[in-house]
Amino acid sequence: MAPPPAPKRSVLANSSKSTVNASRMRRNEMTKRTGSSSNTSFAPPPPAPTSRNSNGSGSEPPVKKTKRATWDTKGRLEDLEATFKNVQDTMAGYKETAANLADTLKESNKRIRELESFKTSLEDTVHAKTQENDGMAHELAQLRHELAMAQDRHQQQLQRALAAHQAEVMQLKIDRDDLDRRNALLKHELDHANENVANLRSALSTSTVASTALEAKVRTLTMQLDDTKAELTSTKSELDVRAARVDELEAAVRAAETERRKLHNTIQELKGNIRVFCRVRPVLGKEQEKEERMARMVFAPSGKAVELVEASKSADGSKTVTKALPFAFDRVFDPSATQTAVFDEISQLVQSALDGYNVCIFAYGQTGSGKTFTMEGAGPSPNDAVLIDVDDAAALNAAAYADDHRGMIPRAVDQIFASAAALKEQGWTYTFRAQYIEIYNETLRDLLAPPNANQSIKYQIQHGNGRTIVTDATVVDVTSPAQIHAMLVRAARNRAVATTNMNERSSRSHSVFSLAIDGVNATTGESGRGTINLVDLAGSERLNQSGAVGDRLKETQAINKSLSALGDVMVALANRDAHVPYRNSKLTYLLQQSLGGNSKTLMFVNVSPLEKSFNETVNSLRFATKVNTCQIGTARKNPSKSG
Ligand SMILES: Nc1ncnc2c1ncn2[C@@H]1O[C@H](COP(=O)(O)OP(=O)(O)OP(=O)(O)O)[C@@H](O)[C@H]1O
Repeated sequence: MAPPPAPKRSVLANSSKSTVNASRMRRNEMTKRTGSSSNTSFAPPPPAPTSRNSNGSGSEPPVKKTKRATWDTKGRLEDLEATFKNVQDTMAGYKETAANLADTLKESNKRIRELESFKTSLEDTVHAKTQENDGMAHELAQLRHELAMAQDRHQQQLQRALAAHQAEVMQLKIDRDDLDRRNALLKHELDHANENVANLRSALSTSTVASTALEAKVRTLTMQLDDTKAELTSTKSELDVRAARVDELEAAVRAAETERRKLHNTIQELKGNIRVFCRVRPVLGKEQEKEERMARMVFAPSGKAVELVEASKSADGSKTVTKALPFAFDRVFDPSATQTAVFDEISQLVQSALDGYNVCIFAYGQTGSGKTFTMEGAGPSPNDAVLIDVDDAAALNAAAYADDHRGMIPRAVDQIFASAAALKEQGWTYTFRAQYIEIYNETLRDLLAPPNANQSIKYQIQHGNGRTIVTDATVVDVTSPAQIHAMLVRAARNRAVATTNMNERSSRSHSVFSLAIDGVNATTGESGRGTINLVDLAGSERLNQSGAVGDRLKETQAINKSLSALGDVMVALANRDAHVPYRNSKLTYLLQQSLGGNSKTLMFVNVSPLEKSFNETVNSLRFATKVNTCQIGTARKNPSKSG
C-alpha cells in the first residue's frame, strides 16, 4: 500500500504565520482606533500595519507624523487619505490572508481525509498482519508440538529398540549358557552311550534266544489283529443293515404320523365337528362369606349330563314342587374339575390345529360364570395389570398365573410348542403368529397394541388365502410359550385402559385370541397351516332391554346381535344352507374361516353354581343344547402340498 504524499509543511507553516500576523494587525488596528478616538478625533491615524508591512515587503517606511494645525484642512485631508489608503491595503492584506487560509483549510481537510483512509488501510494491514502472525505463531507452535512429539516418539522407539537389543543380548547369553550346559550333558550322555554300546555288545550274544521267542509272540499278535479286522468288517456291515432298518423305521414312523393325523381327524369327525362342554364353577370365597344359596344340580357319573332341579310353589301355594331339567353335553365338568382335567379333554382338538385344521374354542356364559378363568386362567386383575411393566421379566414373573390356574390359552400354546418340538425329528418346522382382538359394540380393538398406539385406528377384517387378517392389528411372532404370558398381561392392561370409561367392559366385549400355525416337512414335502381361535364371549345374561338406555342399551343390542348371529351361523351350517350369514356380526365375520366345513369347534358353556343365577344358567344351557345339535359338515384340512 502506497502511503499518501507527504504533507505540504510550507503551506501550513505560511498559513499559520499569516494567521498570526493578521490577528496581530487586527489587534493593533483596534488599539490605535480606540486610542485616537479617546485622545482626539482629528489626530490622523497611524498608518495601519499590513501583512506587507509586517513582513516588510512593498510598503513605505513609517513617516514621523507632525500634528496638523486646525486650520490645515488640506493637510488633514491628506492625512486622512493616507490613513484610508493604509486601511485599504490592510483590508487587501486580510482578504489575501483569508483566501490563503481557506486554501490551506481545504488542503488540510483533504490531507486529513487522506491520512484517515491511510490510517484505516494501515489498520487493515496491521490486522491482517496480526492474523497472519497469529496463524504463523499457531503453525509454529503446532510444528514445535509435532516436533516434540516426533522427538518423543523417536526417543521412545530408540528406547524400545535399545531395550529389545538388551533383552536379545541377555537371551543370547542365556542361550549360550544353555548350549554350554547341553553340550556338557551330551558329552556325558555320549560317554554313557559308549559305555552302553559296550555293554550291549556283550549282552547281544546272550539275547539271541530271547529274540526268537519275541518273534513268535509277534506272529500270534498279527494273527489276532487279522481276526479283529475281520470282526470289524462284519460289525460294519451289520451296522449298515441296522442303519437301513432305522431309515425304514423312521419312514414307518412318518407314515404312522400321517396315518395318526388321518385317524385323529376321523375320531374328531366321529365325535362331531362341533362339541359342547359344560363347566360349572365353584362357589367363590366371598360368595361363601355372604352365604349365597347354591342351585340344585345333579351331575351324572358319566360326566356327560347334568340335571337342574327347579323348585316352585304349587298352584295353590301350599307346597313346593320340583321339576328336573336334564341337559346332556359331550362333557360336563363339575365345580371340582381342575384346569388340567379340562385341558386334557381339549388337547386332541388343539393337536388338530398343528395338523393343519382351523379350530375355534368359545367360552359362552353369563358374567362371572368363569369364561376368562377357563380361557386365560386366574391372572392379575385388570387394575393390577395396568401396573405391570410387560417388558420387565421380573415384574412379569411376579405376576405369573399360578400353574394350576393357567387357562386353555397358555396350555394350548404349551402343547403346540411341545408337539412342534417333537415333530422336528420327523422333519417338521413350524412358525407361529399370534393376535388378540377385542370386539366391543361391533368395533374392533387390538388388545396387543403398544401403550402409545393410535386409539383412532379403524381396524378392518380381510379374508384371503384361507386366512383372516385384521388390518393394522399387532401380530406377534411367537417363538416361545413364555411370550404368551406377556401377551395376556398386555391384553389385560389394554382392557383396563378402556374400562376406566366403561364399566365392566370385559364382560361386555368378546375377545378373540388367534394363533396361526404354519408347518413344513422338509423330508416328506408335506405342509400344513392351521389356526386356533380361543374366544372369550361377552356375558350372555339377558338384560332388561326396556330398562337399558344409552351406552348400556347399545352394548346390549350389540351383544345380543353378535351372540344370535353366532347361533344363526351355526344353524345355517348345520342345515347346509347355501348362504351362511357370517357378515351379520363382526364376531362371525372375524371367525368365518374357523366356523364351517373346514373347522372344528368347541363351545364351553360356563355356568354359575348359585341359585340366584338359576334362570341365566338354564338360558345358557338351552343355547348350548341348540348349538350342540348342529353338525358342521366334515372338517377339511387346509390345502397343503401333500399328505
Ligand atoms: N373353575 C374355577 N375355579 C376357581 N375360581 C373360578 C373358577 N371359575 C371362575 N372362577 C373365579 O370366578 C370369578 C369370575 O370368573 P371370570 O372372571 O372368569 O368370569 P367371566 O365369565 O369371564 O366374567 P366376565 O364375563 O365378567 O369376564 C373370578 O374371580 C374367577 O377367578
